[in-house]
Amino acid sequence: MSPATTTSAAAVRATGVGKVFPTKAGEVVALTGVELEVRAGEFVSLIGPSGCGKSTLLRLIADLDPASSGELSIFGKPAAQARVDQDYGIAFQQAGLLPWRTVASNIGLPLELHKVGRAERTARVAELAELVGLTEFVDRYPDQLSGGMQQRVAIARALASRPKLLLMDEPFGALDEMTREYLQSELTRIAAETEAAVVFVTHSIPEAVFLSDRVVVMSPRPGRITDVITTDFGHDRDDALRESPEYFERVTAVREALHGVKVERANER
Ligand SMILES: Nc1ncnc2c1ncn2[C@@H]1O[C@H](COP(=O)(O)OP(=O)(O)OP(=O)(O)O)[C@@H](O)[C@H]1O
Repeated sequence: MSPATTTSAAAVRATGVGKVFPTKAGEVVALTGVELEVRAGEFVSLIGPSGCGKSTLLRLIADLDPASSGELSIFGKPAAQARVDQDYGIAFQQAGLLPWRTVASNIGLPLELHKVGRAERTARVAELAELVGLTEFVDRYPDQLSGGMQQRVAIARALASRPKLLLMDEPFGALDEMTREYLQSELTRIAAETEAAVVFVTHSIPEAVFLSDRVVVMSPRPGRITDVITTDFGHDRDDALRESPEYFERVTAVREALHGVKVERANER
């Protein structure tokens, strides 16, 4: 990370952000008027019906697409600068592994780019492989792994250089429920330990509530933020939380916020 990065700046600040895609059928307003601040170390999930702009917002933050309007900053820098400085790790729905590299060398790729020495890299890769339960598979190639295992490699790779911001787009979507819950717990622990902020796209209400300090509810046509629900669970999240009254209360609050979106859409027809 460059010296210009300060943890006091918001991890992400979006001010009046909009995104319009020109298509043959006319313009698609994927996002409009997005105001969002993700504090350093904060875990924020984006949830909403298909097409509400969750992935688009994540792609703008990652500087994979330019915003059409408004301003976006990452740790106080323009998104393009944050990308150059590798201020964040990315884990998207498609694992996006390099097929000619082993699991170990896929996980270690960001460390190579950061010019971390071989010994430190080897140790960190072993630690990460263990974290995601792939120690026995480090010498395999991606096409020798299941989809879920490939995704775990992608998550380990995103965590490799201990970034202060993780951008994750349904990273657990392809995993079985047991692995998914295990990795959710691990992710909250890792995010707390590394003090990383996380912006996490999901379709799962329980997942969003378990993981997040705040759940941002979005609505489509045009894509926008309609609600923000604070969980107030702190950093101590274990399986007991999943069975607590507070947890069910927040799940209900998010569900109702999403239903509000549905009712609104039904009225628009
Ligand atoms: N490259 C593109 N060109 C044209 N339209 C696009 C493009 N990318 C996204 N869109 C449109 O922008 C809107 C938001 O898409 P986006 O993928 O961000 O939604 P999403 O909330 O992530 O959906 P899902 O939950 O299905 O993944 C949709 O109407 C989509 O069709």
